[in-house]
Amino acid sequence: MPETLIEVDEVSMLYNISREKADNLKEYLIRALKGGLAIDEFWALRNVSLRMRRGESLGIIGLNGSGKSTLLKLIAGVLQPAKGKIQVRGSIAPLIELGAGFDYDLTARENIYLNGAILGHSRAKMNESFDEIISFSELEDFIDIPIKNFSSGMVARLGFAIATINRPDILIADEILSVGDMKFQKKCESRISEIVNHGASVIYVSHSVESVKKLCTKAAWLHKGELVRFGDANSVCDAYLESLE
Ligand SMILES: Nc1ncnc2c1ncn2[C@@H]1O[C@H](COP(=O)(O)OP(=O)(O)OP(=O)(O)O)[C@@H](O)[C@H]1O
Repeated sequence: MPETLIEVDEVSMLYNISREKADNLKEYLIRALKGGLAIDEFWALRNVSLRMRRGESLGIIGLNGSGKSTLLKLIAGVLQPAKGKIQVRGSIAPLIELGAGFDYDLTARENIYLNGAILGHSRAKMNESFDEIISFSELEDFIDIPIKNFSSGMVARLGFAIATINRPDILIADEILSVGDMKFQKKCESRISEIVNHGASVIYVSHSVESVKKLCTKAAWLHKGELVRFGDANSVCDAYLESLE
C-alpha cells in the first residue's frame, strides 16, 4: 500500500467575524477592551476527514464559500485547525496566492531571488534556475522592470515558475490556472502533469470539474463546510454536477 502523504482527521475551522465596523485599529482595540465588540463565530469547516496516498491527486470542489480554500490553507500550514489534526509527510510547494511574497517595487529579476530566499532556496540554486524561470514565464523582455507594471497574469506566471523549480512531493494549487490566459493554463497543466508523473501528488481547488477530472484521481466535495463525498474523482465530480441540475 503506498505511503499516506496527507491525513486530515476530524478537522474543524472556526473564524471569528466582527459584526461591527471600527474605523481604525485604536477604536477597535478600545471597543474590544471594553467588551463592546460583537464577535460572531463561524465554522467554515466541520469534522472533515480524508487521506491522500503517494501517487494520488486530490481535487477539492464545491460552491462559493463551501470551505475549499480554507481546507487548502490548513493543509499548507498557513492556518491552524480549531479542532482535529492534520499530518503532512513530504515537501510542499504551495501555489496559493501566487505573488504574495513579491515586492511590487522590485524587478522580476530581484523578485526571483527574493521569492527564492522566502521558499528556502540558496542564491546558487536560484542562479541555476534563473533562465528556466524566465523562459517558462515568458518574461524575457521584462526581466528588469518593476513588477508593479505587470498584469496579474504575468505576476502569476512568475510566481508559478518560481514555486515549481523543485520537484515537490505535494503541489498545492488554488485556482491559479484561472489567472493566466489559455496558453499559460495549458502550460501550467502540463507542468503539473509532469510533476505528477515524477511521483508527486497534487491538491487542487477548482471550479472546473473538467480539470479536476483530468488532473486528479480523488475528489472531495464540500458543502457549507461539510464533506459531502470523498472518493474516486470521476464519481464525486459526476455526483456534484448532478446536484447542480
Ligand atoms: N479570514 C476569514 N475570516 C472570516 N471568515 C472567513 C475567512 N476566510 C474565509 N471565511 C469564510 O469561510 C467560508 C469558507 O471560505 P473559503 O474561502 O474557504 O470558501 P471557498 O469554497 O474557497 O470559496 P470560493 O469558491 O468562493 O473561493 C466563507 O463563508 C468565508 O466567508
